Amino acid sequence: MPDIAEKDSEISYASEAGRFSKHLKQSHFGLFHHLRGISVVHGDINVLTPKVRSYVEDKIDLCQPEKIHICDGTDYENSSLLTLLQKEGTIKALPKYENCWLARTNPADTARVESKTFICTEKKSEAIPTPSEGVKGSLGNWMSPSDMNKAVKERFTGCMKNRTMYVIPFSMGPVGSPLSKIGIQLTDSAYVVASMRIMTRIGQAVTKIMNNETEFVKCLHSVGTPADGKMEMPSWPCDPERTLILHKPQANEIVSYGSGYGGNSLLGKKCFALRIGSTIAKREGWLAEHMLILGITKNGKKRYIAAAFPSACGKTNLAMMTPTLPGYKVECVGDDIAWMRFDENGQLRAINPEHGFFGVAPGTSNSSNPIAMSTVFKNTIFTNVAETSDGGVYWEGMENEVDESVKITDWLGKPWDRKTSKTPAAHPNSRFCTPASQCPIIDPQWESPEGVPISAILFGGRRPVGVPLIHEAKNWKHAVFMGASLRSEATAAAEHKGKVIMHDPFAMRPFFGYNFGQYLQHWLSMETRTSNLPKVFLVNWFRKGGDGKFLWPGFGENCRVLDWILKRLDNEDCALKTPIGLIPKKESLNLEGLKDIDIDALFKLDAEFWKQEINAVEKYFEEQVGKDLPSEMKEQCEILKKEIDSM
Ligand SMILES: Nc1nc2c(ncn2[C@@H]2O[C@H](COP(=O)(O)OP(=O)(O)OP(=O)(O)O)[C@@H](O)[C@H]2O)c(=O)[nH]1
Ligand SMILES: O=C([O-])CC(=O)C(=O)O
Ligand SMILES: [Mn+2]
Repeated sequence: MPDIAEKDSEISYASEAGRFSKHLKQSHFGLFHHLRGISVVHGDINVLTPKVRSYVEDKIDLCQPEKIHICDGTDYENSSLLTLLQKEGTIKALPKYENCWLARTNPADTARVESKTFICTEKKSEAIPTPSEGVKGSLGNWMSPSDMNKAVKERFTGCMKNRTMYVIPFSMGPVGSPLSKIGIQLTDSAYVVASMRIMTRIGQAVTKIMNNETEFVKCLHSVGTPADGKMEMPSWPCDPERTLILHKPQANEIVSYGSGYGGNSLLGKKCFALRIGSTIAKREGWLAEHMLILGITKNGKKRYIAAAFPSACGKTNLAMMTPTLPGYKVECVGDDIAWMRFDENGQLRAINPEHGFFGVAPGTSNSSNPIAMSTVFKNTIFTNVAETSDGGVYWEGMENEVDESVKITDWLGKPWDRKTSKTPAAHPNSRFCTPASQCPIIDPQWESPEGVPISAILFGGRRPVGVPLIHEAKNWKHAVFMGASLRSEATAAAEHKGKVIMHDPFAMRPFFGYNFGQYLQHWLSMETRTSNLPKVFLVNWFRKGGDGKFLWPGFGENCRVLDWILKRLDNEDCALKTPIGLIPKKESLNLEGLKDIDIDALFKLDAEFWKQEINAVEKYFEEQVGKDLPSEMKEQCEILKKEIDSM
């Protein structure tokens, strides 16, 4: 006699191909407790569609886990995983707050590893542009499918022995929205499950809407084991030497090995929503971008703005800002990723595919980002921040928020002293992983299935010299050029050392899923899709004066720059033409109540600097993008050079 559950499953898939019910009959005994002979210790395999199940079975054969856990996303599941993680020493409770946890990683696994991230396509030119002879490409890494298969086999064969394989069904974007996409992540890390639960929508809500026609992105992840079998830090298993993050756009497939950290392991984020996402977006005619989305209301009129800044350059802070000018309200839709498309009326609409914030901790304080501070002290996993003797957290920037008498333990677990310690208490790339719904200014439309209408797009980066506080693009081609020529100081979000100025086109350099030349073509083609293109601006909060200090106070004061943008959206005559674009006319940037602002220094345009800048960009295009560069970008270089010569 088949039991009740088996009957149910036959009913729910009755209308589908015979394959599944045949499968049911073949594995009649112990149906609900085994998959490929491996015991299923949690969850119901019948919620998986036949296609998902066959993907899972393939990877069970490869990874040979001891147990299978199918995630349902329930609170019960979450608390048992947190208990397990505590027992294994991966996380510890932070009793000062409600349901907050501290994870310390292996010090060799603290950021994304761009040098070990690859796009796998048949032809190299599909994935990356061809650099000039003798030049090392910096717009992504390519691997052939056969090398990928070899690398995967080497690393994944038996990699989950004695471990549990977690199966996480997840949705990027509101469950069931026409703009959303589904993924299945397999992982051997309970930390990853607990984090994916915050960052995406997981479990039953997702499996409920899947049928065997439902497409999904295949995401395989293992923290790995070093080749010699020696695990340096058993509480944070990883294999930094052999870490690899691979993407096969053609098969909608991601394979990540060796790292448990953020963008390397929470595969919905950079791997899916940006790298695979950008390739799907190209095919389907939309955009997957490294952008925050915010709503801003002035005098009852609301507009939405998207902004692309490189990693650790201010997206979370702008998305949650508290405007200092009276009469303004900012609300947050997302802080890292935007999926955008033109609707049938030619209006650009954006959704935030994520469900949480994986935000940079250092620099976050009640003075810089009070909204983040009132978001993160419940239901949050902190990684690599410092710990206080009263069961709380600490990082650089919290100097005024923690009493002097409280003792601090740094991210490595060592005693740390404010006065004498020479290293930072928190790792510069330490992060909070927190539910977006807890943000007190989360936008009422943040889960709207059709997305919010975007009126303006900002690009920005860390430019200590030369680049003004804000300038506006002259037209769409110039706007695409602005994105393409974006440069910024390196940060701790990836493995780059020092504060060198790097090219980071569209703040997407680490995240392109296909050839950057074609990406530019795709952006240029948006002009043919609508007569209602958003206005585009470039901002720089990070210009420094002769004393090495920031010229602009930033954070909540950035609303003054947004205010000028709103005026431009209302077609106010408040812009002055310059060779590089439009800047605010005198008095049009509201500085009321601000003291000691050197406005001339903030907007000074130095002909020598801009000559060098445009030469550097032109050289970069030539060497890095070569024949893949759309002719429009060369034309923009020529136009700018001429204009700058007349400065
Ligand atoms: N001076 C100055 N610093 C800022 C400003 N906005 C953000 N920062 C600092 O920049 C760092 C990173 O900012 P985030 O907002 O977390 O960066 P992000 O772009 O969201 O980064 P990812 O999550 O890595 O993509 C923090 O230390 C902030 O304190 C600003 O307006 N002025
Ligand atoms: O990917 C990560 O680890 C965090 C992030 O948002 C970025 O680096 O842009
Ligand atoms: Mn990011």
